[in-house]
This record gives sequence, C-alpha cells and structure tokens, in this order.
Amino acid sequence: MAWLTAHLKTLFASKKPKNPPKRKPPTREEKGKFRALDNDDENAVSSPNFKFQSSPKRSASNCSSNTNSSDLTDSDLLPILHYEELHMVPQILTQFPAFYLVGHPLPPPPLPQARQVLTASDSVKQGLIHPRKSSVRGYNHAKASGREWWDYTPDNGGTLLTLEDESFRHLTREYFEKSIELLQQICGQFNQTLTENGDKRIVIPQEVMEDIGFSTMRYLRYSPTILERPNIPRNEPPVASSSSSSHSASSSRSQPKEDGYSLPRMEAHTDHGILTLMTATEPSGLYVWDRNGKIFSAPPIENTVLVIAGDLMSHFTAIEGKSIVDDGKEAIGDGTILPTVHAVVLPKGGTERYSVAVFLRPKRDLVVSKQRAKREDGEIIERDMTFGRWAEEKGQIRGRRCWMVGQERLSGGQDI
Ligand SMILES: O=C(O)CCC(=O)C(=O)O
Ligand SMILES: [Fe+2]
Repeated sequence: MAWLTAHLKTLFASKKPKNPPKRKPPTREEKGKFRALDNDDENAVSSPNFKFQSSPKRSASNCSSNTNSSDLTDSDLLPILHYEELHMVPQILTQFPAFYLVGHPLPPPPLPQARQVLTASDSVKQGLIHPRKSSVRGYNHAKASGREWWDYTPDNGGTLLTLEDESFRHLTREYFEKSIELLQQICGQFNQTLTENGDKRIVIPQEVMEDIGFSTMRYLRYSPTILERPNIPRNEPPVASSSSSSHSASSSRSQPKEDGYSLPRMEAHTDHGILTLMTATEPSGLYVWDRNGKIFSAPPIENTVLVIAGDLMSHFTAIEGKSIVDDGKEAIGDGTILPTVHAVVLPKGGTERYSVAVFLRPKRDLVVSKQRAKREDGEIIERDMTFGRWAEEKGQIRGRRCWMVGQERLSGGQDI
C-alpha cells in the first residue's frame, strides 16, 4: 500500500500549473456582484477561450460560509461556466478545483426529497439500511460528525432501499439519470482534444459515456441535532487537534475540541470516482482546495450545480505513457486534472444543511491504470489497476482521505 500513500502525497505536492490564473483584485462593486469579469480582462486567465459568466442572482454578501464577504478577493471565486461552454471543462479543471455550471438541462435539485428521507422517522430510516451495511447504498449516519446520508440504489430502477412514495421515487430517479447524462457529456469533452497527428485522443474510456457503471447519488443532512458526543475513555483527556475521522458510518470517530463542541462536518477528502455534481441548501460550509493548497468557499448559487473531479480523473488525464500509480508526480502534466479535495463544515450557529451529490463512477472492473509489480521470481510485470481495486485499497488506508502538503494544521496531523 506504500505506493498509494506515496502517490497521493506527491499528487498534492505537485508543481503549479504553467499558466496559473492571475487576476486583478476586484473593486468593491465587483465583489458585490460575486463575479463579473469581462472577457477582455487580460488578467482574467491566460487562455483566449476562458470567460466568466456574470453570477445569476446570488451575491457574495449572502455567502453563508464562515468567509466574510468583505475578505473575498476575486481570485477566491470559482468560475461559472455556461452549459454551452462545456468544451472548456478540460482546461478549467486544470486551473480550478471546481466550477459552477449554469444553463444546464437538469430539473430542480431534489433538496426537498433529501429533507423528506432524512427527516423520516427512525424506524423508516432503519428500514433503508443495506442488509450488508453498504456505505454507498441506502441509509447511513456518522453521528459524531453530525451528518447522515442516504444513497440512491440505481439497481432495479431505484426501487430498492427507498421510500414508499411515488413522487419521491420519480424525482429522485429523474435527477440521478439526468445528472449522470450531464456528467457523461462533460467526460465526452475530454475526448475531443486532438493529438499532434490530428487524431482524437481517447482520454476517458468510451464505456464511461455509455454505462452508468457504479454511479450513485447521495442525499446528505448536516445538523447540530445529529451530533453525538463520542465516548472518550475516562482517563484520557480530549485531544485538541482532530485527527483522521472516517467518512463511513461504521468507523466514525471524532475528537471534540477543548470546549467539547464540534461542528457538523465532513472531513477533507477526495471522491474516488470520475466527476461529482453537487448542490446544497444554505448555509453552505463547502470548501474546495486547489493543487497549491488554496481554499475556495463553494456556496450554493441559484440555478447552478458545482462540479468537481474525482481520483480517476488524474489517472485518465496523466501524461501519455506514464502512470499515476507508478510514476506519481512524473505523470502529472499541464493537462492533468487532480482530484478535488473538499470538506464541509457547518458555520457556527447555523441551522441544518441539506445537499445532493451525484457521483459518476465506472464499473468496478474498468481498468483505470496500469501498475508495475514485481513477481516472486523478481520479474517486473504490468498488472491492471481497476477502479474496484483502487477504491478498495484507498479505503483501507488510515487517514485515507487525502494528503495536502502544507495543510497539516487543517488536518490536525500528517494525513487527513
Ligand atoms: O455535502 C456535501 O456537499 C459534500 C458531500 C461529499 O463530499 C461526499 O458525500 O462525498
Ligand atoms: Fe465528497
């Protein structure tokens, strides 16, 4: 497993992109508009194709995160892309850890459905727990982190581990299917780039665009009312800095702060699939990191969805002929997309937060990379790194979420 640890460490210590976005600090008025750069702004981003959309409705002043809007600089803002500009995604994701998409064909986000299932009675929720306690199907909770979630089960047309409610089922299935189609369409953009010979390069395997694979959708609820103080052994004083805490219900551990109070949260991590589409209610508390450790607040913006990259994007977009698994940093080029580190912390004094995340994942047996391995007789052979094996090995590592060099204070330790 050492290779994976080393690999993830190098990913987050990776070099800066060649053309990092340089932008003028915004005026007070621009900050109020949240983002509104004109396309001619030479400092916007060095690419001639790059442009920002004006923010729909929402303004920085109602950002619900802990960030004070008056502290925002323009470069703290994530780009908003229009649906007609999907071709810009491969480039945008090398420069930003996430982007908002506006003008998309999705129905309204199923946030009322998230609330419906996650505020159902305990007996209903207990009935939605997967028989083998899957953490990506049915109902789960991490009470010490003040969070509970329900994962859609696409198998059998979404009729398993779900509510007995036709409208809930219909809206849930519709949002999932349309979101997956949208994410597949985004993936298709990566195969439009031409090689030096003028051929199209297959960056993302075609079957990702044709099969929902192991994709799923998650409804989440964060609330102080879910928070449960973890049991602390009597003679051990609470530890001030929090150490790694798991994403999954079964192993959730948390160290309260000295005042004994912790905010509802999800620890910093990367998703192990291809792309994730997210939307949430206020107050937000969602943060994303770029490859240099810079933190962006990612509050919900009306009529938009937020898209981030999962682990597999780094495999697919590695330098041709190199493997992220074996070559680590050497496999990262200007066009390589790193998985987006993200975390949620509910603002202090905030009420509840609901969110929806749609995860585009391939089938477990999809080969995402090659890995060199030494046989017993000493011969080096290549073996397939499948998505299933990647996810499994990542899941076994303590503090598996991500490694962010220079962010140790946030993680409370060397790893998160
Ligand atoms: O609640 C959110 O906005 C993020 C959820 C998330 O990151 C996850 O479930 O992997
Ligand atoms: Fe996530």
